[in-house]
Amino acid sequence: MKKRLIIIGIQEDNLLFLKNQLEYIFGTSIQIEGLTLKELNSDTLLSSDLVLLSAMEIQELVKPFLPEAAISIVAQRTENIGNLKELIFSKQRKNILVVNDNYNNTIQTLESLKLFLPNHTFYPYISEKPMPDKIDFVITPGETNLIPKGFPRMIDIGPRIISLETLIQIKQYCQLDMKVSLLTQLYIKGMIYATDKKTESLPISIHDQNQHRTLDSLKTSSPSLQSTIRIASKLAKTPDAIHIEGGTGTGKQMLAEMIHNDSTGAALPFYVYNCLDKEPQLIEKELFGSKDEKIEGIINAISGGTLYIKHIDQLPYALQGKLFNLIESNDLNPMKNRIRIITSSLESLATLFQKGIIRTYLYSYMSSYVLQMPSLKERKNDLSQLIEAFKGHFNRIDLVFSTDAMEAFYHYDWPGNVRELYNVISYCVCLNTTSIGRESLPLFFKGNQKFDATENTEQDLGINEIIRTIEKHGFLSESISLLQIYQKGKKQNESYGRRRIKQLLSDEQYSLTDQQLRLRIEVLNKTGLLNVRKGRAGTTISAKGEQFLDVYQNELRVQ
Ligand SMILES: Nc1ncnc2c1ncn2[C@@H]1O[C@H](COP(=O)(O)OP(=O)(O)OP(=O)(O)O)[C@@H](O)[C@H]1O
Repeated sequence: MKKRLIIIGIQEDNLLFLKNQLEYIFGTSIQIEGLTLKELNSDTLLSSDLVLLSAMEIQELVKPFLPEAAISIVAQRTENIGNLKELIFSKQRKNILVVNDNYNNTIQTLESLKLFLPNHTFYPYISEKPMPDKIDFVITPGETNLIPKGFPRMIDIGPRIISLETLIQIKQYCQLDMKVSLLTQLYIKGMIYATDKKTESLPISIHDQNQHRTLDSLKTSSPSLQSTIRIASKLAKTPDAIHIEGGTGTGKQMLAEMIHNDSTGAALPFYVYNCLDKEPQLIEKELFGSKDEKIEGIINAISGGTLYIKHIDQLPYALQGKLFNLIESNDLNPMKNRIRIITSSLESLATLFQKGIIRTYLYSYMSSYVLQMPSLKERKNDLSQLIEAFKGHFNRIDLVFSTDAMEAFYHYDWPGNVRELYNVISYCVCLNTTSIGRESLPLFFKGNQKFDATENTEQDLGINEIIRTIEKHGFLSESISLLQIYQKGKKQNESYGRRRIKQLLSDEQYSLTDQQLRLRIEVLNKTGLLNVRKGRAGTTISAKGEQFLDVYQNELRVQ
């Protein structure tokens, strides 16, 4: 019997990436499934499973769900050198800046890169420290948004892959008749494959993440979500196509899976197809097939079940007709093994129609079967209940959120909706403490407090956005010092040139190159905290900058 390998991780994207790597190497010789921590419950894992943990940190969290006889191993991960070819073969010594999301990870990445590329010189990117003036390349494992501007050559090596040692362990546990030399070959080819595909999902996936969840398990105090659930329960029993609209991470796919689980075809598969960022020709080939290339296409290949098509607005105009025909023919031919179509979009179907993105006949048909997923901002009363559910999923009901932490949650807008909440709770779970105060939360939560009372000011100042933008570049503390210097200058009626600013910053222990200073000033100018003018007028702190400093010094930093 095929061995079942369950990979467990925190983030869906990362999990999918690892699953793709393993599927590429082991093909169908092992049954590979990915599960986020959140999806674990007492009967998800079987004693015959081989459980692969994506990181050491989650070991304790998984333990309670692990049957005694199940074997678990922590995946060793390594940098993917698949697209470092240019540097591996370069005879000239290059200066390489390594950028990662925090100091420890930066050093770790740098050390492993040194092993692969011993002939080059590496520098960690630390925002407070000066950068060498000549950098030939910047390398990052997926953190492209943290790279300071102005570097011509950047290599994104993507997330870390599973090491060869771990792959050999898997081969042994699963007793696969596969030579290590073949495994090594596939591992190396897989690196190139992984860098080409990054976290892109397979054309279609069969999902079992919400396998056991039905609509009656979705509890909410939001009237609009209650109404969605009511209509969904009725539609679930029909074969009709359904459209679900709502922001990112609101739970559209979860709702689609629940509808599937409540339908008469619940025992059949639930397929997911994502139209996002795909060329029209590729979508046509993948969904409807190609006679010339003898590709059958998903719609012809599957028989029965639910096909969930994400980002329907990215389905080319011409193909909307084909999809409409499919929906219609399904209706007309009840003898055929029906496929229930559920589509989704971030914008409302009506808006998409008004913008001319969705064709009239598809809109006229689908508009009778539209379900809306409200944003988390519109259903903040569900926050406590969702947090409790996530604590339960992480098996951390001991975790206590202080009143001010909860208040910060209530005042936050949650642009990433339930997915973002889940990520924040998983972050708190990893903090290694049972009581979470506001000071433990990411900084932008602290920023909400003061401006909550004066909504207009919040909109004008956008303090969360500013902090987030500056933090993304990793130089918040330097920016504060820079603003303080400009504020002092303003009080003394002095305007400082760049050289003087560099000198004053270095008195504060920040030694910056010209390029680093330019970048920081540019970001502060963009966020409206500085007014950058050419010529004698020079750069000055803006009123917004002073207001921001005031809040930061009095409200935020003291925490
Ligand atoms: N009410 C809920 N209870 C528990 N988990 C939820 C709830 N709503 C959403 N989630 C979880 O939040 C995450 C995001 O949900 P989902 O993927 O369904 O969102 P989506 O709207 O389809 O997102 P996107 O459009 O960005 O793909 C999933 O892990 C899902 O299980």
